[in-house]
Amino acid sequence: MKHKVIKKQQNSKKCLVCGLKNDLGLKTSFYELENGELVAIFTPIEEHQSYPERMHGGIAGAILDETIGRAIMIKDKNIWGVTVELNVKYKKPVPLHEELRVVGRITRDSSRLFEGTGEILLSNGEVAVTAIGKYMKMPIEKIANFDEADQEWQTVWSDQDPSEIEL
Ligand SMILES: CCCCCCCCCCCCCCCC(=O)SCCNC(=O)CCNC(=O)[C@H](O)C(C)(C)COP(=O)(O)OP(=O)(O)OC[C@H]1O[C@@H](n2cnc3c(N)ncnc32)[C@H](O)[C@@H]1OP(=O)(O)O
Repeated sequence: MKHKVIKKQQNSKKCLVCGLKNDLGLKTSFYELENGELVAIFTPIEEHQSYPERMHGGIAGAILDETIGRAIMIKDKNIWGVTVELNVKYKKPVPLHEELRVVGRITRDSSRLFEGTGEILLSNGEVAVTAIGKYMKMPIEKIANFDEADQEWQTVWSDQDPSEIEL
């Protein structure tokens, strides 16, 4: 089923997952959908491998962590979370050099914590990796010295941005 993209989220400079100036990073794009889910799109490269041609499980954890952690921003772009728990299940190997979709959503939201689930989808739609994450809400100034301009926290548009995403 196709879902309309309603917003593209910001990228940063050096984050492993979303930093556009991290040469070894995933350079992921994040899209908010009209159904309330968040989709991450990225293509793993050789530097992300574990066994040859297979993406490292830690990278799978990292992309799922950030996709679920960012899904809360659909509701309020000013809610920042730090991960306190992440449970990852590896069901199928994830190949390198193929564009992947990762879906995340919030399943529980309280004043101090939020929880969510997510999946890495293969290009044929099969679910390769799933995760459940729990995050503590914190003011951004308690997490890091955060200067939006210095960290290049901004929406970066591209010709490749989809208007709809098939899930
Ligand atoms: C420009 C730059 C941008 C870049 C980037 C992109 C950003 C956009 C991405 C956003 C999405 C994020 C995606 C990745 C996010 C990370 O990767 S964050 C990095 C990994 N995580 C961390 O570093 C967290 C490390 N842990 C900590 O800092 C501390 O443990 C915490 C979370 C601050 C808690 O510290 P604390 O308050 O001293 O802990 P504590 O007193 O033990 O617990 C406080 C309360 O929380 C409860 N609690 C603690 N842990 C738990 C738990 N696991 N379950 C339930 N309750 C718990 C306790 O029970 C306690 O409750 P009360 O007893 O007060 O009722």
